[in-house]
Amino acid sequence: MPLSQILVPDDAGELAQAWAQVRTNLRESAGARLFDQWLKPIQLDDSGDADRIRLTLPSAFMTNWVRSHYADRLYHEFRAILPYVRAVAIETAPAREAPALVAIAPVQAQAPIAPAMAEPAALSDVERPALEPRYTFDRFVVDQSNRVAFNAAKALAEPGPVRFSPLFLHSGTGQGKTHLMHAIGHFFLAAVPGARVIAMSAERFMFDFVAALRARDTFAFKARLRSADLLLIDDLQFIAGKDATQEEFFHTVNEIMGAGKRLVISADRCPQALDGIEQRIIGRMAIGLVADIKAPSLELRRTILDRKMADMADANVPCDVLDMLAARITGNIRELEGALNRVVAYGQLTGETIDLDFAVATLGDVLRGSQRRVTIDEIQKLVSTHFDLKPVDLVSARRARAVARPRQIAMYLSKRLTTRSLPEIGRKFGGRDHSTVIHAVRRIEELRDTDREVDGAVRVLMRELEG
Ligand SMILES: Nc1ncnc2c1ncn2[C@@H]1O[C@H](COP(=O)(O)OP(=O)(O)OP(=O)(O)O)[C@@H](O)[C@H]1O
Repeated sequence: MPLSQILVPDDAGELAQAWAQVRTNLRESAGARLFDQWLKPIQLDDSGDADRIRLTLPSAFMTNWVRSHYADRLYHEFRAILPYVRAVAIETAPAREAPALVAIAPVQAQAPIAPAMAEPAALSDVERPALEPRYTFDRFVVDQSNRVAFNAAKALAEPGPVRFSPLFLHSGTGQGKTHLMHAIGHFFLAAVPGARVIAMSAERFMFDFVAALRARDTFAFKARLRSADLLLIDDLQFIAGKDATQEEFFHTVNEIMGAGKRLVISADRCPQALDGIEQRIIGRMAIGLVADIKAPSLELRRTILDRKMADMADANVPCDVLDMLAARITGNIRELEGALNRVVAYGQLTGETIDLDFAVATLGDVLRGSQRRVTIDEIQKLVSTHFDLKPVDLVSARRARAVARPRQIAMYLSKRLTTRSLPEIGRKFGGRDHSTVIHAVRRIEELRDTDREVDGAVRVLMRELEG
């Protein structure tokens, strides 16, 4: 991964540094002319919440242009650096004009770089779907947690008669819904060149609709959406309680389904649990196929890291660091990827070798925040049961191999799965010295490469502790 795409900010000027990096990336990709005219005037307003970035422009015209061409791209750029960002609002600076609509960019792909300047309305005619290039079926790692959703997505993306529609995908945050939706878009476009594919978040749907209402021109908006061969609407929950938007959304859904076109909707929960969404919309969702993506298993998380490493030819991250990240960042794959990026970037910036201590020091807060609270007591209990020992054996002075090896495994797991220091771990194992813990950790690391039985036991135990 090129270093220019990653930033490891310190706490103080984190946002300002991220913004500087985003501008650099935009200048590189957009070219000087486009950048100077449309993007350079953007100002960062850092007075708001850390996870909702606010950008301002000097005029409503510029705001509209940047929103329609760069909202997704800006959001995507910020998220690559600050994974906790939830929204990017693009507004007109209040000094010049009353605040314009707040455009909140969704978890979406980058918009294509417009080759030339034109009025926003004219550009929307040549709009291409904003699909993130990385989000393809090939790059989606499949296991039992997401297989049904993956197969359903592939089936819907196949050209030919539409077998079911809509496809409704739901999962917790950062678990691959947007990835699958964009993969459908890529696949369908490759199979049916020239097809009209539209990808947007429900929030974007709302802002575009409200903007059309304000401009007293909803015709173009309706016509654009209803002409889609494949319509992908992400994060439906965002229009909960928005009656006018839901009314329009309902008609759009009806038109698309009535015309036998493909429709994919995602949300953070199943249709029946979507509070604030009209029953008639929920009813439509249930007509097609509803598929959920479950929390990623340890194996899945680990494989995703391996895939990412394959893309980062110049990065050297040892297996035990990848194991640790997969074990400790459990729910959200976006966070998992962000953590790996951060470790790699920090390694490159400091020139230090990446090892476990380095990764833990770099990620401190991230790990503490996402860690499931595994305790050393739990580890000792589980390891002793696994090896048919008593917990007291692990803290005893017995040196017999049948006890010593499980003890080393328990120490290794304590180091890997808790934030306890080496001396603390030593104390919990019958008052042993921290050098004994280091020795145990190293020994188990070696054995995991050479002894399948030990490696197998460690994997089973980790999975159980992880839940
Ligand atoms: N099974 C998977 N294989 C490979 N990468 C994945 C997988 N699942 C998720 N990811 C990656 O994790 C990141 C977050 O995924 P994505 O944005 O699709 O999640 P989401 O469920 O749409 O999140 P949100 O609810 O916040 O919109 C993306 O970079 C995506 O490529």
